[in-house]
Order: sequence, then C-alpha cells, then structure tokens
Amino acid sequence: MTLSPAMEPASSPLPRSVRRGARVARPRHFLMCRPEHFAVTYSINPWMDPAAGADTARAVAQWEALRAAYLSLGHRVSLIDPIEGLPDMVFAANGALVADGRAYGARFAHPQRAAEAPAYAAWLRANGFPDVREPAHTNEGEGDFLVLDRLILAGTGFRTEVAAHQEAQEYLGVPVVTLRLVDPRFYHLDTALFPLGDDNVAYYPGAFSPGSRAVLERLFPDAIIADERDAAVLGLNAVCDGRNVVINAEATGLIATLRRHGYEPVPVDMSELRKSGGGPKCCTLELRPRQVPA
Ligand SMILES: NC(=[NH2+])NCCC[C@H](N)C(=O)O
Repeated sequence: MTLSPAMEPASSPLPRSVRRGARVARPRHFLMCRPEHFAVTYSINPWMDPAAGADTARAVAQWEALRAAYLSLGHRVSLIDPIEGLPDMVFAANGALVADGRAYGARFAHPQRAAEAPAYAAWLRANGFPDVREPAHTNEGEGDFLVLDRLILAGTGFRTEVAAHQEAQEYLGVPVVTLRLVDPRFYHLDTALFPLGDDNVAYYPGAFSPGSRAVLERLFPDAIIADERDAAVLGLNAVCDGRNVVINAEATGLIATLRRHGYEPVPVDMSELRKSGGGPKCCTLELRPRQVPA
C-alpha cells in the first residue's frame, strides 16, 4: 500500500525516499578474473588453510554465477586473463584503485601476490586507462580503498600502508580517510565495510580500532551496522550499485536489514572462494570512467 504523505507516520525511521522505494541503481563497469588457477597453496590470512585444499572447478562455477548476476543487473564486466602460478589473481579488487579514469596501481604486501600488480597495470593501460600511477608504497587496491561520492575510505593495519593513503590522496585529489583494522579475519577494509551509495556505508564495528569506529560514527550516522555473525561469513564483502547488493548468501541478518532499508539483496554463494578469504567484492574491481563536468 502506498501511503499519501499526510498518512505517513510522523517519526518513520527511514527517509521518505526509501519508503517510496526510490533506491536508484547506477550501471557499473567491473573487471574480473576467472579463477582458472585458483588454489590455496599458501596462507597470508586466517581464512587460508593449504591443508584443507580448494576445488577449482567449484570456484569457477561460483565466480561464473557472480559474473552472471552482474550482467543480469545491467552492469558491464571486462575480463583479465588469469596467470598460472597466481592463485589469488581472481581477487581483482586488489589489482588497483580506479577513480575518475585514473588508476593508482597496487603493490602487494606479500611476495606470493607481487606479480599480480604489473599484470593489472598492463591490462588497464591497454584497455582505456593509460594513466596508471606506479605506487611507491604498499597498497592492495580496492581491497583497502573504497570510493564514495566525496571521499575515499582507506584501510590499514594488515596490508596497505598509511603512506599509500597519502600517496593516493595526492594523486587523485580526493580526501582519503584512514581507518585502522584490528581483527586479522578482516584484513582488508572491503571485508569489514561496503559503500551503499548516497555517501552511506554498511560496516562491522568490531573490525575497527576505537578511534576509527568513532570516525565512522561521525561520518556515517545513518550507517547500516552489521553484527559479528554476518561479518564472519564475509557478508560485508558486498557490492552495492545504489540499489542492488550482491552479497554472500549466508549473511542472512544483514540481508534482512538491507531489505528493510530499501535495498535489493542479490545473494550469491562464494563459499569456495572464501577458503582464500574472498567474497563477491574481492572478485570485483570497479573501473570508474573519467567524470565529465556537468
Ligand atoms: N579484496 C579482498 N579482500 N581480496 C581478498 C584477497 C584474498 C587473498 N587470499 C589474500 O589474502 O590476499
């Protein structure tokens, strides 16, 4: 039933636009890498247990379903060729940070992934993003840099160095806000927080230092707060286009909360890729074109 404005309850917890179902999706351009060489052969985060093994065919099937979900939502997906011997290359988010048509290249914290950085930089240069900055400091791309409308949130504590936050800010000319991660299960910012559009976010407070939690409360008084159960299935490793939220299916509490706030959850099964510590967002690098001034 649609309420006429006069009939709306005086103190509804949600903004009027949400009650009218006005969340608007914006089409995106994503870069992905098919996990043909996916494996868990080393351990650089607490999710990775080489002894437990991983099923490459299952990972590919889950990844194909993720790609199909993006395409069905009207997004564009480009592909970078996977490289043998780089089992984590499927996690395209770590390959760079692309904003306003320019790319800030990655520099991985662990030697096992180092060769991914030049591969992603070369792809970007050959595919419409000639402006790729070679970073002087360790950073794992969109794993630790999340772009909002007016600022970039940047994680540190496990992988990306604060010096890289400053380097990205100087290069891109966008304010970069440093957030300190403290729980090793949430070693990248994109495992603990995702942008919702409209300069709002969803996050799990327990992943952040007290000071960073206070920063988040101050910046995002209307944020969606996730609990530990949803965080522990990597429910925060989600991709929102402003309306649809592609999210791990097991994050049932967060899925219900998102729906209540007017978002359209699109659950996906990423259980095989989670054995490496990844979810939908990790598999997805957003390619943001140059903004043409209005
Ligand atoms: N954007 C992400 N959170 N990527 C997940 C990367 C997973 C990979 N095994 C690593 O530890 O580096």
